[in-house]
Amino acid sequence: MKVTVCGAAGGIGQPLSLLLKLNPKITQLSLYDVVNAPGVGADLSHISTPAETSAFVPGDKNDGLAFSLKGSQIVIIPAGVPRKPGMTRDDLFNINAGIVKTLAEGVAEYCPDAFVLVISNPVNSTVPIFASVLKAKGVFNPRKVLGVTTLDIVRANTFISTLTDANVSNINVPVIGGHSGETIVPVFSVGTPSLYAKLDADAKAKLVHRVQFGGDEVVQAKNGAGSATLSMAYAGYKLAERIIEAITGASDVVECTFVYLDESIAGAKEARAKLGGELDFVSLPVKFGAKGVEEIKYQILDQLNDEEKALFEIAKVTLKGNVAKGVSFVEK
Ligand SMILES: NC(=O)C1=CN([C@@H]2O[C@H](COP(=O)(O)OP(=O)(O)OC[C@H]3O[C@@H](n4cnc5c(N)ncnc54)[C@H](O)[C@@H]3O)[C@@H](O)[C@H]2O)C=CC1
Ligand SMILES: O=C([O-])CC(=O)C(=O)O
Repeated sequence: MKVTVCGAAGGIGQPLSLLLKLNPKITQLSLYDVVNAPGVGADLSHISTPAETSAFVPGDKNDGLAFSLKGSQIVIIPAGVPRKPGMTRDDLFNINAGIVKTLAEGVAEYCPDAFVLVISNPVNSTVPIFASVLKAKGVFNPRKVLGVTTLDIVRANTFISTLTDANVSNINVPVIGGHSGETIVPVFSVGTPSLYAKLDADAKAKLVHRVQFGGDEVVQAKNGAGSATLSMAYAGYKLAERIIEAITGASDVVECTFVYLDESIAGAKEARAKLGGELDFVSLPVKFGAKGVEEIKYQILDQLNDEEKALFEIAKVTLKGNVAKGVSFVEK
């Protein structure tokens, strides 16, 4: 099992690579960054776990990106700039779109069959960019190109457990839509119906708002030194770990992720119909198998309560624009 991290020397990349190094199912851990990857690689390589660590930068005598990607089954991408206070994720588009496009071209050439987990923001646009590049190169596999929205689920689980004094280990709140502000729709009514029922309307509204804008909390607290890195490394690792489980034979892997609703995937047609034919990409619970997304669990769209339905209608409008922006970046 070869896993590559692109952006491995960054705030997310380093702790994410550490968590991956600890997974005994990973035999090769490949680190790529435009700077400092060799140092991070040397450091991690001293850890006494099976994963063999290698590290690459561009212009290596070995052609860094090519060597880091070749043979990878999973590529995780936290490459790009993070927010500073006062910025939206969309403000990162101009820089990160180009970075993601270059990495997508690399994946298309060197490991088109890999699972790709895109962390770089704005996820609502960078995943469509990634998919469009692979499509243009004739190697897009909609079952394997995924936007990482897991941090929203992690936050939803943490925030409701703190509020209700419940054991967080037993909580799994689905979060659907996209990954920015109002496009993030936590579905507490399905994930934790009995805990959620304990809260009054005001507490519910505040909880939803906190999940939607949890990223801002960290950006403000870091005060110019970036955005969530440690919680994001945890969340990115969690999704990667579940995918590794699916690749190695687990049959019960269901996680929320941001995907292209390709009609060849079971449930995608139903999801599209329920979304009024308006969205090509959305985060929903999906079932993973060894070859990627096996099924889109569209049924959740029928289970939303009235508040969640209203939130989702708002999410759809912004999400549609974010997706179109990513697609047109590649078309141009
Ligand atoms: N999906 C999510 O839930 C979250 C996404 N993010 C996003 O993740 C991204 C990374 O955040 P941080 O790690 O905090 O930033 P960072 O600045 O600490 O690290 C980014 C790394 O990417 C590298 N990089 C830049 N261009 C590259 C290229 N062309 N190829 C390979 N590597 C390249 C940089 O050298 C740097 O080491 C940001 O866009 C941020 O907004 C952050 C938190 C949560
Ligand atoms: O807020 C940001 O810019 C980083 C991010 O996506 C998150 O923490 O959810």
